[in-house]
Amino acid sequence: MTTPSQSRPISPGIYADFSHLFSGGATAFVEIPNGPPRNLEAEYWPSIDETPEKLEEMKETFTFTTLPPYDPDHPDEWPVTEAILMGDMEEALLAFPGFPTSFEPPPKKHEVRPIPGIGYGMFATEDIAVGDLIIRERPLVILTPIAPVVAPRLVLVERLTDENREAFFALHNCKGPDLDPVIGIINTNAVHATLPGFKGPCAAVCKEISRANHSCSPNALFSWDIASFSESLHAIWPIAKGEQIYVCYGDQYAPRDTRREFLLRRYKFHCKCYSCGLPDADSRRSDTRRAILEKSTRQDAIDFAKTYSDTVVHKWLHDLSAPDDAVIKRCKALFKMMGDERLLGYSLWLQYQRICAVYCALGDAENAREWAQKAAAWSRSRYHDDCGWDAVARAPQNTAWWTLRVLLKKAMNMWP
Ligand SMILES: C[S@@+](CC[C@H](N)C(=O)[O-])C[C@H]1O[C@@H](n2cnc3c(N)ncnc32)[C@H](O)[C@@H]1O
Repeated sequence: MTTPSQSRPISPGIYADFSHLFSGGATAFVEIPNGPPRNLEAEYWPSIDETPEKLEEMKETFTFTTLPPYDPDHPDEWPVTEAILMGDMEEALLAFPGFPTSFEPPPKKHEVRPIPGIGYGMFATEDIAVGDLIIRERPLVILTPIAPVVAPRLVLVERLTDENREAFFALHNCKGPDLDPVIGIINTNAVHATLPGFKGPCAAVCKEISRANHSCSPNALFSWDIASFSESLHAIWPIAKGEQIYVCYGDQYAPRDTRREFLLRRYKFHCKCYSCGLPDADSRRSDTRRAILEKSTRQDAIDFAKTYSDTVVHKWLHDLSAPDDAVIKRCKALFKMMGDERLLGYSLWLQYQRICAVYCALGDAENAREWAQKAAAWSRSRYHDDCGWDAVARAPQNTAWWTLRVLLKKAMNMWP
């Protein structure tokens, strides 16, 4: 049996070093998730480099495609989405692992209803918890941003079923009569999506999800899943029955004036959300909080990406003179700021894995479990999966981090 020493580097090898913490291999080892789920990150998709030359070339190669391909086992899932793809995109999509995966739309938790002066919006018809799936649907159309400019867009809408064409033209168009209505509707309603074979963002226009209005403190988040070819909306804050479901259209960390200018220019409305409606002095404080949230959580993620490990928590683990709650305090201050601003920071997975590891290292199962549960709910809303957090919540004492700090301090006679 080895004794943990203060100088031993904490690395993935730690799992072998601390195997004595588990009962002779009989206990299932649980890993605290480390980093965002890699296979869901864009860098793992086959992708071409969109140099200007390549883009020029791609413009010549657009094709109209109905997706997903017809499947006799799921005839009701076809035809759904009309796509304009370019270059090798169709080939890359057909080769994408799992495409096209079927899915059951979740039970309805919302309704779309009119709002005076705003058109329509989405409202919760029951209480919705953080991480809950609100709606999942296949888009009416999906395309690269350059497609509507170079491809005959009327062909796109002619290919839609009568029902979907009607749904498409019923969507809001904030761009006015000077712009082609098809482009106006796409530009007003496009939700972010990504497709293999194209590096940049793509635009998905959805029948229901595109009805979600904007708030600078959104309570829901879009997420796109290539395999099921579906756009989802998950709750990121609790949403009470009757409340409106909001997403954020622009850069939520930008100062109020920048956000307002963007929303007016791009979506033609004056944002009156809580944060935009604050008196000037409070608004400056809100801008500062947003800047801190952006900087601190993004910087954490940048640092993490350099070594794929969390130096903050490793440094704390080894620095026995540091207060035991130093990292917890830091994380909680950030989470409090997020609560005050009703805005989530970047790379929340890092804050969750950090605070959970710390509670495990201190042998605090109750708090470790609570934060693992929060991480699981958040992961579901972001990645459609608990990403391993449910297992941590079930058995924090089976992680490699369990009581590490306690053991290190005991070895140095520093634990009471
Ligand atoms: C994607 S659509 C959202 C659904 C739209 N309200 C409808 O009636 O279908 C975007 C448009 O909705 C309106 N909108 C969205 N959020 C808003 C808000 N917070 N206040 C006022 N109008 C908003 C703007 O006209 C914007 O161009």
